[in-house]
Amino acid sequence: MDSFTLVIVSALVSTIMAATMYLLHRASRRTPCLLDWSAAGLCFLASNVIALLAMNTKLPFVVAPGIANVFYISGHYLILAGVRRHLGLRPRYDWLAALAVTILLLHATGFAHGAVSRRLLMLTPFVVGINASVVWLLARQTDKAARGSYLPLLVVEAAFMTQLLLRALFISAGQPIQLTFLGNQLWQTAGSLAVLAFLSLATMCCALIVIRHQELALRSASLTDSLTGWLNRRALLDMAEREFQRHRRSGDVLHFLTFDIDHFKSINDQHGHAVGDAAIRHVTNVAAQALRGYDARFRIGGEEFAALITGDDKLQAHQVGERLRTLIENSPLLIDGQRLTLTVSLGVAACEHDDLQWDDALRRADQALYHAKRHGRNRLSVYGVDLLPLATARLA
Ligand SMILES: Nc1nc2c(ncn2[C@@H]2O[C@H](COP(=O)(O)OP(=O)(O)OP(=O)(O)O)[C@@H](O)[C@H]2O)c(=O)[nH]1
Repeated sequence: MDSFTLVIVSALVSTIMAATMYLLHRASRRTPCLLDWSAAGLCFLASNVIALLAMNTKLPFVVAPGIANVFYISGHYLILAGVRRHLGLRPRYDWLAALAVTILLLHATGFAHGAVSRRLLMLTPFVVGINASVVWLLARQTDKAARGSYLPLLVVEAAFMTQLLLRALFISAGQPIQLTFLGNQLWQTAGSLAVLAFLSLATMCCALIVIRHQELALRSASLTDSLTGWLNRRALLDMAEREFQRHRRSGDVLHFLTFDIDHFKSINDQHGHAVGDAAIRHVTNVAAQALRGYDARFRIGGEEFAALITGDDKLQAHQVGERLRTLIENSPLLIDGQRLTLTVSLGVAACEHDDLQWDDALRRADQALYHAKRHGRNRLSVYGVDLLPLATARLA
């Protein structure tokens, strides 16, 4: 295939990659990995521009193929840098600088001055190493929600790496291939088409990762209370339904624990709203220590909270509730050197087998909570123990 056309098309696709990544970054500045990927597009573009110049002008060896190859390898590395940054790792631009110097130095060796196929063999380990790092990093991700968005890039990097390895194997197997700089030989055309496909697909895959990441971040923000970091009432609707269905299938015990800060209005009135907010945060931080890691916790009102307690022991929810109450009572909030003791009242209720929906149990937990408020606060009331269902109470 005509190499001039291939280089022009590769330059165009590189420009599209650089522009797409940059514009996506402009739309949401919270994803800096897009800048790495935009820079990757620019590097691929630079390597193509040098190739185009080399078609019409005699360039020094250090520029073409030397610097052109540095840009090409840097493009691949910057995709890896963006993936690292996206996963919360340092992009390691120092490695990129070392890589660029190494590639340039390799072009000064006699080996690089030989046939084109030699330079192909010389560069293959670097590109394969970079591709393999991307594949390895993405394959290790365990976050179920995000994993699906990593798979396309993982496959594209693995496929590119495989075709490179196959080409290198074929060349090193001793087949005398007459590759020339920017030649039209079949292997060269196949390589250029592979780069073209790689650039187009990598652009889409990177965009997919970012779009999925932003969607997950938005979903998480819509389910999280910004003051405490606990889940909000909307999340409760979703999770409680799921847990309730599981409870009906498995027969496991499911309790609702609700609690509310005592005399909270007076904290606001005496110390101001900011201290009120600090008290809410303090109570949730302390409560989190009393709850078990897997107990889902929610802020369902101003100073009212709920937790879903699962397990096979009926007493577990009572023990967790009592531990939470004691811990909060014994962990005063420090304000300007003063200790402000906070207390909470709690209600506990279990889901019963004749419950038609989960909010029956939440309503009973709320009744138990108001029982605790009416009976002196800073206490735990258990529905069915401290207060009885109406029918039972009449009989008693
Ligand atoms: N600082 C702050 N106050 C809030 C927030 N949400 C609700 N409140 C206040 O919480 C107070 C709740 O007061 P009440 O429902 O009367 O209850 P209480 O004073 O805690 O009394 P008991 O629950 O009966 O012990 C109200 O004054 C609300 O304005 C919030 O996010 N921050």
